[in-house]
Amino acid sequence: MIKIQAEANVPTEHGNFRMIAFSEDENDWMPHMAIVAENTDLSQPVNVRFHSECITGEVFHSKKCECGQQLDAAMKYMHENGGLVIYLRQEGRNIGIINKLKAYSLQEKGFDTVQANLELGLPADDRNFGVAIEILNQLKIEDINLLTNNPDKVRFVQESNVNLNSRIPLQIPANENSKGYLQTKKDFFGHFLDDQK
Ligand SMILES: Nc1nc2c(ncn2[C@@H]2O[C@H](COP(=O)(O)OP(=O)(O)OP(=O)(O)O)[C@@H](O)[C@H]2O)c(=O)[nH]1
Ligand SMILES: [Zn+2]
Repeated sequence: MIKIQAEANVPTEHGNFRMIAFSEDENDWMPHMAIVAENTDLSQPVNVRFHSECITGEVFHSKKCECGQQLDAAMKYMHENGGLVIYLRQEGRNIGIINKLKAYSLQEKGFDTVQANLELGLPADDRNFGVAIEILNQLKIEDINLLTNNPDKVRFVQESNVNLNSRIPLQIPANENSKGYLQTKKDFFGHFLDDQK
């Protein structure tokens, strides 16, 4: 059972956020995080993004995916409209950074993002968004607008005790490096992406 281990206000380039660390264990070095924009009204449907960790995209600004830009766009959106980002420690769709780099190495040989995981004997996507629902429950958030293009995240909320008021798209234009990744998201996972074929 996760619980709040610590929280504090942090000013960022995208405004002020209350950063809350959730974990079973207070010595956990990688707790899930909820970052709540200042002045968020919790009595209205609350804008929420479930965001899975991507160190390559968010920290090192990799062009292979759009994760870093999505996180920035989501924080900006929450600052302007109220809401929170639930930052989940699910690096590489929950296969971890070592396996993600192994998958990238296979991608250099021509495998797409799904085939590379399967070639390593790993699931294409090993995530479960139950923990994000648990965090919403603990914050007493019952009604949300979800910022995502991922039908799996939508399904998780629909099957939970949290009401999905609406889905808000969070699309980042493709570049030369990311277009294959985005196309696979649309073709294999069924992401709602207008720009892809
Ligand atoms: N295994 C693997 N994971 C990747 C690859 N590229 C990005 N990822 C991971 O994919 C995940 C993307 O998560 P999110 O940003 O929550 O995005 P999403 O599930 O596609 O859904 P959206 O809400 O529509 O953005 C992160 O955990 C990344 O680390 C890849 O080539 N292989
Ligand atoms: Zn990424």
